[in-house]
Amino acid sequence: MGARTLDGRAASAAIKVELAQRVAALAEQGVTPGLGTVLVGDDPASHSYVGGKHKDCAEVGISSIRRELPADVSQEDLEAVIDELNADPACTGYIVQLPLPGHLDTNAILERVDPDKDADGLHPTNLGRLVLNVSDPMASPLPCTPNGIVELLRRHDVDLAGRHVLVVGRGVTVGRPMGLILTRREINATVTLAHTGTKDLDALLAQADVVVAAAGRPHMIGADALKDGVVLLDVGVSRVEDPETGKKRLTGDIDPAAAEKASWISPNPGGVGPMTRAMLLLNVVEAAERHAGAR
Ligand SMILES: Nc1nc2c(c(=O)[nH]1)N[C@@H](CN(C=O)c1ccc(C(=O)N[C@@H](CCC(=O)O)C(=O)O)cc1)CN2
Repeated sequence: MGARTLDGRAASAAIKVELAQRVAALAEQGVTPGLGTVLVGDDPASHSYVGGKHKDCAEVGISSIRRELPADVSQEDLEAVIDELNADPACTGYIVQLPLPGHLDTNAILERVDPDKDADGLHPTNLGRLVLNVSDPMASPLPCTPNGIVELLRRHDVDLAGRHVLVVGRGVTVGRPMGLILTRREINATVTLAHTGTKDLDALLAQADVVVAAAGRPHMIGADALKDGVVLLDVGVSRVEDPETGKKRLTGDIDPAAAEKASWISPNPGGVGPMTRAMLLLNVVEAAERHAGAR
């Protein structure tokens, strides 16, 4: 039997319908959620991701605020834009598209975002609440990709309790928060976090019931080392040249041949990416609901 598909496009479409209803309920209270994006530089992928975020917002009734800055913007000028969004009542949540150019201090920027408007869940206060295991989803936002992975599995009835999840990649947007979310009592998975310093990845892959591949290295997870029935989540996005057409195309961290061992696999594109976008919308709507409740 072949692997079943963890269909992120279908799940995100369903979530958007649910969120549009919540946005309509907010409108009745006179609240319009507004997502701000801060985009620095001209990386085509970042432009495309930000464009997708605003398209999603339009679909569910969230208004859009865009700030685009040149690649050589100074730390001071970027911080001024952050301060402006923190003060703008029309902007109920916002993100700074990552990665930022190397001359900028990313941590200082993330820390300057008002934690109540942090739509990415990457402010130290919100990451700290995750570490402290504040489990009320209305208390603070969760990082979008790991939350999207958990939601994708939940919507396909894939239970993680007692299962061994191997997360490959220790980045702040996926790997590190992923481990914290998966080990929450209500999910109850056992997590191993592997990274570029891991010595024998194949030995860990052989023990894993679930693999979250978020290293950004094309096809690094092949079929050989995997257990039969493994659940595979492919987060990595790399642009590689297609040897037949010579054109650039997107590819993930998981070799398509690995599907032969899997019980479930997320396609890439069409799996985790759309869930990342849906969870961003969720964070924006929840921030607006918190704000409406506090008025
Ligand atoms: N501030 C943030 N920056 C970045 C994040 C993030 O969550 N917050 N994550 C990634 C990029 N990202 C969102 O920003 C993102 C990446 C991919 C997708 C997606 O839907 N991918 C599609 C394919 C896209 C394509 O065809 O080009 C898919 O998987 O189907 C959404 C969001 C780094 N930066």
